[in-house]
Amino acid sequence: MRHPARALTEDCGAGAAVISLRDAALSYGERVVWSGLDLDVRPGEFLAVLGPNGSGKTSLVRALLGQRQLSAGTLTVLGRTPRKGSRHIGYIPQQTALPVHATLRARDLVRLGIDGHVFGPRPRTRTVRSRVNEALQSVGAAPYADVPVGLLSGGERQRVRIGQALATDPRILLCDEPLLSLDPHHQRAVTELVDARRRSHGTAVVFVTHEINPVLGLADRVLYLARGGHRVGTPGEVLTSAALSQLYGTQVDVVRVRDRIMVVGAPDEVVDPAHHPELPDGARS
Ligand SMILES: Nc1ncnc2c1ncn2[C@@H]1O[C@H](COP(=O)(O)OP(=O)(O)OP(=O)(O)O)[C@@H](O)[C@H]1O
Repeated sequence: MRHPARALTEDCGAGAAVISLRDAALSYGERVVWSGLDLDVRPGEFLAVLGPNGSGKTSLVRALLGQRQLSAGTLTVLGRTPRKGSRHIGYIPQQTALPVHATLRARDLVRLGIDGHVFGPRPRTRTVRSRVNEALQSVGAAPYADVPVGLLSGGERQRVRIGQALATDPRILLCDEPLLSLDPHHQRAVTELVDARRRSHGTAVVFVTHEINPVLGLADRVLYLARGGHRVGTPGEVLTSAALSQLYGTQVDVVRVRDRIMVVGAPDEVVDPAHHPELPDGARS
């Protein structure tokens, strides 16, 4: 892509932080989703964000995208307050169903990743076309570049979304549950693509997932959110019965079977609807 490859050295933690949170908190009305969060994410780092439903993983992504303000503390992304539509941030959303008759082709979706950011003069058509082709190629989606996205399988569509997110050669890749409803084979394909990118380009990765195992061998560090609290550290430091029991305030067991991990006995996030003063009855933005 446009920038020369930012090859990673052994110490993938080197370099100034691209994301910095200091004593950060995020609330909806009176409900504090998380607080006291101190975190630096460095170029090329793979940070897995784990936690039960409602623990605030997506809210963190929204804050990083500049879509949600912190209620306390500070957040800088690439040295400044995050703002919407930054081309330095690639975003891979959750799988969403697309209508079969959607006429947008895979290459159109990727092109949106480039044009969608541009407020000033548009890049030249030929430049855009070759960038789109490069992005599709890099994620193995070139064979179905001209197929309407509504006809693609979940795994194929997710490749195209990654291509879209990478089309501007972002310095940070935010992935919000990109593995949902993918089978293990496609989960591996998605995580390997993301991992290859951070290794070749030094892209920092924030990877929100419910499923620990697909990212276990890749994550440098884990941010585990639960019950308004959090733990940050290497997978070996955070994913232990002692650390998670302390976080949940009750006995939780981290069970290892061969190279897989299961968290057993973790209570669901308890959400009191009375703590959602922003919401009209039954609604959610
Ligand atoms: N716009 C909003 N207004 C009020 N409350 C909200 C809003 N968005 C999220 N919440 C609440 O904030 C909490 C955290 O939500 P968030 O979506 O960040 O959690 P999550 O960890 O991503 O959950 P999941 O794993 O289910 O996607 C939840 O209790 C949710 O209901």
